Formats: sequence, C-alpha cells, structure tokens
Amino acid sequence: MSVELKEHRSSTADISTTSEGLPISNIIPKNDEDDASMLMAFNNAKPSLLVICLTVLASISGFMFGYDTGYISSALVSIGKDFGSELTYGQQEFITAATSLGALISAIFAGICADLFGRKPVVMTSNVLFVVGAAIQCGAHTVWTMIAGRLVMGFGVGIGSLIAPLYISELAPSRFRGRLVVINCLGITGGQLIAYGVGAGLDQVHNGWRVVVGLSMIPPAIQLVAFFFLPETPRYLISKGKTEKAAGVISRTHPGASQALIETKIGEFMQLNNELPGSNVFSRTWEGIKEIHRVPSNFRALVIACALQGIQQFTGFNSLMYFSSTIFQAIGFDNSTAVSVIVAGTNFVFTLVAFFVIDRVGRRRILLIGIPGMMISLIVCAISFHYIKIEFKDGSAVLRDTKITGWGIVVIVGMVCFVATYAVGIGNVPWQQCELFPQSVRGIGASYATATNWSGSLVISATFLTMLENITPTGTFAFFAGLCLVAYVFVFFCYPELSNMELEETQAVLTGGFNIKQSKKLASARRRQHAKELAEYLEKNTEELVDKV
Ligand SMILES: O[C@H]1[C@H](O)[C@@H](O)[C@H](O)[C@@H](O)[C@H]1O
Repeated sequence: MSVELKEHRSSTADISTTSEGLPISNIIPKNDEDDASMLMAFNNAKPSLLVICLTVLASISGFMFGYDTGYISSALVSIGKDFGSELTYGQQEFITAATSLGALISAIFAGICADLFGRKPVVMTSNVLFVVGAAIQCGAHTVWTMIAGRLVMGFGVGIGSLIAPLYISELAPSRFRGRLVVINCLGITGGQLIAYGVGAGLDQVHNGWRVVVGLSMIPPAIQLVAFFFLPETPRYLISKGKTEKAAGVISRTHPGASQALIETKIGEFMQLNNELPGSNVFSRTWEGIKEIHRVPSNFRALVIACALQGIQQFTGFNSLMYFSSTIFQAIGFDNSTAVSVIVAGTNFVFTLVAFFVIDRVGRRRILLIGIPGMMISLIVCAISFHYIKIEFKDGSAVLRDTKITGWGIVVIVGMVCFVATYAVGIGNVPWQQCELFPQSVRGIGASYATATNWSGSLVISATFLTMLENITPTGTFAFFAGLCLVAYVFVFFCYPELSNMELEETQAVLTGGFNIKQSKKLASARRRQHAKELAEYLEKNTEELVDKV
C-alpha cells in the first residue's frame, strides 16, 4: 500500500469550528462514521490483545520507576555499616537524591531522542541503564560507588518515566487511551508497593538490600528482549515517512481491519504527523524547541503539561512516600514501616480506581473532585498536628506525646484520604501528558513535562524535613493545602477535557484558547459516539449469533 505524504506543518493546520462552535480542525474525522472507531469495532470494541500486551510490556518501565524509587528507604536502613560506618544523613540524602537527579537529567534528553531516533531504541537504552545501575549498586562497597549506581539507574528511571506513557498513548485507541496509560501508573504504584514489601521483609537480613537491588535487574532484562521484537508506533513511523511499515503495525494492532480502513487511518495520521524540517539532528531539535514555544496551541499544551506535573509534585505526595515512616514514628506508631505500607497500598488501590473511571468520568472532572479532597485531607492533618505537639529537629522528631493519641489516628486517616484522592486524580492524570502535544513536538513536550516532575520530586524530598523543622508540621501541611487551592484554580480555568479524543484532535482543542466549554462538548460528543457504536456493534453481533444458533 502506498500513501502520499502531504506536507502539512502543524503550525499551519487549518482550524475551523463546527456549528456548535467546537474548534475542530479540518484534519479531524468529523462524522459519526469516524474510521478510528470503526477500526475499534473490528476489535470487539476493545483494544486488541496485541495492544494490551504492548501496554503491559511498556509498563515495565513504570514498574522500574516505582521499584527503584521505592526500595531506597528500606535499603538505607539495611545498609547499616556495610560501607565502613553508619551512613550519615548527608550520605543518605545523596544516595536518595542521585536517582531523582539522574532522572531529571535524562528526561531532558529522552523525549528529544524519542522524536529523532524512535520510541523503541529509547526504551531499550533505559533497560541497559537500569541493569548497569543495579549491577554497580550490588557490587558497591563505598558510598560513592553506591551514589554512582543510583545515578546511572536514575538515568534509566527518567527515560522510562517519559517513554512508556508516550509509547502507550500513540498505540492506544482513543477511547481506551486514559486507561491504558493508567496501566503504566499501576506499574509505578505497584512497583513502589512491592519495593516497600520486599524491603520490609529483608531489612534484617545481612546484605538483604543487595538482593532487593539485584532483583531489579530482572524486569528490564525482560523488557529489553521483548522490545527487540516489538514494533515502533505507527504515528512515529508515519512521521518518518515509513507508511508501509506503519500500515503493517496497524494491521497487527487492529486485526480484522480492512485495507481501505487502514489506508484511511494512515491518511488521517499523515495530515499532522510529519517530521520537523532540518538537515541534521541539531537543526531539527532546534526547530522543535522553536515550534513548541511559538505555536500558541503547543505553548498552551506545554503550560498545561508542566503545570500538572508541578502540581503533582508540589502538593507534597512524595514527602509522604519518602518520609511516612518518620512521621508515623513521630506520632507514636511502633511499627511505622507497616503503616507506611498502608500509604503505598492506598496509592496502588486508588490508581486502580482511576483505571476504571478515567475515560468515563474524564480527566478534568476527576481532578476537580480529587484536588479539593486532597485539600480537605491536608487541612485535617494540619489541624491534628497542632494538637499532637511534636517538633522536628535535625531531621528527626522530638516527641512530646509518647503514646498514640486520638489526633494521631486522625492524622493517619487524613493521610490515607489524601493519598486516595491524590492517586485517583493528580497522581496519574499528568502522565496523560503526551495527548496534549501534536506529533512533531510530542517528545520535546514530554521532556519538558517529565523534567518538571523530577525537579519537583527533587525539591520536595530535599526540603520536606527542613519545612517540618522550620514552619512546623501544621504549617507544612497547611502550605500544601494552599497549593491545592492554586492547583484547583488552574485546572478549572486552563485544563480542557481530552478524554476519548484522537491524539490529532487535541491540538485543535487548544487552538485559540484553552476552550474548556468546547472541549467538554466535544468530549461528550465523542463519548456518546463511542457508546452508540458499541451498542450497534453488540446488536449486530448478537443478531449474527442468534442467526447462527
Ligand atoms: O505518578 C507517580 C505516582 O503517583 C507515584 O506514587 C509518585 O511517587 C510519583 O512521583 C508520581 O509521578
């Protein structure tokens, strides 16, 4: 099959509006016979088995992100004197921060490389870095070797955190994109939970931490081998003019789709998914950087993607993730590690809830419900801390109440509610970041947003204990509650609803403004359309079945 590649820069895409005032580009399938959904109908209105397999294999990156950031708190305890003497606070901080720093650095380049060289080689590079980083740590006998290993592993984490949602978004049928990206988030939160569990189980075992780190080499090795055989995304292939190959991938991810349908789909992708101009890697990267800042819809996408990642980190969730044992110990819980597992467990369970609701309820609505929930929970914690009477000095708690009080219980309940409302919304919605950008700048946009995530994570983990010391726990939690309010205002005014839309439609939504109202209309129109097609499909199949019987 050969399809002619039209030159059609995204910056000049012709954006028109429908009678309802929806900003719909003329590149978008406008009628109810949208071939994308017809392709879906061939798959029993579900993503094909291959798409599910590809998503799960890509989500190993999410798992590595979670596991590698999760095991360190217990490893730091079980390292004990293995490096000669007890680790100082400073050394512990360096070992922890090295991964976030590595992730921040590699995230900056990962998206750009994904645009230039493809999604697959980038995934495979992260696998090599995961394995090398873990091997260095396993053999470490000095603090600096350990830090080096964590840094190399961090490079892998940064790349993995960016590339998995990107790969999944580009393969997913629009109606399931939210859910499929959340599978990667389940990998993250599941990885954190398992790391906590394994770490807690092995923390008394001599050199147990080396086992915990060693185990982390298995999943990336599996992913590396698998990706050797897995395809590139059709959208990336089309952006490189490889339409034949793209058609081959579509026919595998949408078994049963006719040649004509595949051609239509490819034609649709081709109208926006072309490559940036430029004769070499540097000039093309520069073009991308210019395009993301100069094209207003791209810049809006960038603001939203970075702001959501910033909100995710600066509302303080990771401070609980990293320091919950310290906090729980401070309010009088003996088995603080076990209580910390509750935080990781709640995070995982409510990410699972997000999986079921994200495409139905919509990303925007979930945030507008979740963020106030986080704010109320944080206020409850702030008030309770006022009555618990603890102080933090030199990175640890000075207790005035030695027994758990009623307020201590309220703090735990508040934190669990905070984690639940976080996990269902802002914990995963920012990872839908790739849907905001058109093909030409998707990787670069994802780089900016992912780097924002890791910068936030680095800042929060480096400042949380200092905040507890200087502005008290009540002040710290009240501060995060205040940030939730700012976050709510931002989402309310600037984050349009993008669920159920094709990746090619989102750029049109962001043309001429944030178009909140129109986006809501378009998203519900798409939802209704999908529901209608599903009903028709089921009816047709039932009739066929009845005829056969
Ligand atoms: O989406 C993830 C998830 O919520 C993790 O639990 C958290 O530790 C990460 O920072 C975040 O990016």
